[in-house]
Amino acid sequence: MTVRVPGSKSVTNRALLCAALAQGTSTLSGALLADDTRAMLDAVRALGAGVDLDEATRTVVVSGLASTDGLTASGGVHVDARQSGTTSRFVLPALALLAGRSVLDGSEQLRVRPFGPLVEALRHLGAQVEDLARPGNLPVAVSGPVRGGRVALPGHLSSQFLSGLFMTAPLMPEGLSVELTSPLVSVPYLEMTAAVMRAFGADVEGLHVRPGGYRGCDYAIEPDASAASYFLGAAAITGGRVTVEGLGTASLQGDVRFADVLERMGARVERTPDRITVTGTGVLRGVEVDMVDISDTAQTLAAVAVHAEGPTRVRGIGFIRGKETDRIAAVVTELRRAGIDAIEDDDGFTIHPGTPAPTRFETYDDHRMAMSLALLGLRTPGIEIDNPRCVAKTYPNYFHDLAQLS
Ligand SMILES: O=C(O)C1=C[C@@H](OP(=O)(O)O)[C@@H](O)[C@H](O)C1
Ligand SMILES: C=C(OP(=O)(O)O)C(=O)O
Repeated sequence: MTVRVPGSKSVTNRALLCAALAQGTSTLSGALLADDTRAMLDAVRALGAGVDLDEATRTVVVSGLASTDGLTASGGVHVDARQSGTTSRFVLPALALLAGRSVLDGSEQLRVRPFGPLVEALRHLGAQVEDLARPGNLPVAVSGPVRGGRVALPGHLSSQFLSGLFMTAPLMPEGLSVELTSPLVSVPYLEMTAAVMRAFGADVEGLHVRPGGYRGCDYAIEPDASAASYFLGAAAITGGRVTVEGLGTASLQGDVRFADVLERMGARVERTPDRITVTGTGVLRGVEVDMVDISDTAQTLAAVAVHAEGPTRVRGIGFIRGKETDRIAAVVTELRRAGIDAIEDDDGFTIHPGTPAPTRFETYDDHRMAMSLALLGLRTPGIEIDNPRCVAKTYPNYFHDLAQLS
């Protein structure tokens, strides 16, 4: 069957921010409407950008904040990023462009996720950042304006700090040059950042961004590759055939490479610039794979690995302990609850195949726990998902769409 998953969360939140910081009007089509992107919509409205959202067509018209004299916003706003890592890490640098004292906060879950490197970098660039609770976590208050220049930043916790600094940098009078002090995780997301910025007229090269601002444009948002992983994984698990439309070799998202992992496991994969088809062959071999570039699909792979022959070892993803939950511990704990031999490593996990027992899975308010563990229900009766509504973070209609498969 053919599926069309909703718009990319990552591209939607980048395009919304670039459009808000631009001179002129932008029309964004195919936007994701989910909790994470509604958090960004509210944030850009709070900054003062005009937002006209057509829910039915998922089109957003954004009137940008820039004029020939610079930004028309003054800060002094309160932003609630809810559970959204991207919204929080992308918006804080934008608030630091403005002189007024703004406050950024989020859900209890977001408040324990790492923020320190971004706060330190903004302080170095001239912003005043006050820790309103624990140092290195939200909530914070920020006052600018940052002027830009050179800054050092660790890369091993999250790429979102760098993407956030980059997206604001065209508005910094001195632009920005970043020196990474530790290896960058999730590299494809930085490439996506540069691509979206260029579409809005920014000048980015390597780790350097020149001043010059953004120009509004019409931008078509591609479907979400992390969301697609569940449907491609389902084909591999069930021996069925699934085509994902609107995503392929031309995608900006690293997570389309999840199909490469399924291919290594024995599934048949066909790719065009804007389609991926996975056909389950009945053969699924365990693999050893470094998922540092595509870690949002690690839990999907864990669900597929249960049905493989031989163990699957995932490594390179120690940093996903700082996502919506400690995803390594969560996926191992839940698979063990179903009687699967799953082992936690420092930087990943090992899954031995088996037949899961009927189980009610805890999801830790992590949409990806819910979406990936639900795949076990395609082969095993009696699989239940606790708090299924947590999928609203990125994919409110997930269970409806998954039901279409069967
Ligand atoms: O920039 C982005 O859009 C994202 C980057 C990744 O985070 P990290 O860079 O923290 O790994 C990813 O997990 C997240 O879902 C979206
Ligand atoms: C980690 C994720 O989201 P974020 O960091 O944007 O909250 C995710 O969607 O899996």
